Amino acid sequence: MIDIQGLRFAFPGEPPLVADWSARIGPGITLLHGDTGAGKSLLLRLLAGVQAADAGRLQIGDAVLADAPTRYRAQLFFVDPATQQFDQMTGQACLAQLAGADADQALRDALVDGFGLAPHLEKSLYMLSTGSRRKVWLAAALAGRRPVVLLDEPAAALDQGSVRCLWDVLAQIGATRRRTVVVASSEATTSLPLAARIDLPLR
Ligand SMILES: Nc1ncnc2c1ncn2[C@@H]1O[C@H](COP(=O)(O)OP(=O)(O)OP(=O)(O)O)[C@@H](O)[C@H]1O
Repeated sequence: MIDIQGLRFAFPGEPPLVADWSARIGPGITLLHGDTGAGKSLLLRLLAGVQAADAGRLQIGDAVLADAPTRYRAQLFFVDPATQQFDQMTGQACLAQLAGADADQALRDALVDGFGLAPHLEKSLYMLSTGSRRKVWLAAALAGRRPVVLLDEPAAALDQGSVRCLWDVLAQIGATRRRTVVVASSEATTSLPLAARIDLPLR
């Protein structure tokens, strides 16, 4: 559960992209929908605590971002799709680090198989295609045990077989509602069982 109170953000000189927004994002899959440029990536970055808001309070479990940022961030999975942070790591090492020692190894193996990742895991991330890099992060997000997962356009740059695998695993996670998954997408219709939907812009 992410508890959001009075969230506000504006780029300097621009109208706010998020203006005094309060919401609760609960277990299951929440679709964060909006056109290109509506602010989906920005909102995920705010929720992840990697972009500072102008105002507002964010809480996951008993961790309030402003009071306990490390504990707040430890409860969520978020990788900025544009990051170069992991470029020097092998796919294997990146997957292991991001998924965590307590990851679901059976699900990890199923995702590596379903994404066709096995031939790429020994390569450094900078050598991988955009889609393969995303697959490493997605496998870590889904096989890991973080209670909150924030995914930015997860199907972007993925081949059809991988998209099917991704939707299948997300559908299972959505059905059990044990984790809170936010999927940002400009595609309104997905076959996922949604717990909620948030439409941008929020102002
Ligand atoms: N540094 C910045 N200064 C001013 N405006 C910015 C800055 N960075 C992003 N924006 C604007 O903020 C808005 C939200 O961007 P964001 O990337 O969150 O949108 P999005 O919904 O994720 O779009 P996309 O689907 O294209 O990724 C866009 O209109 C973008 O042009």
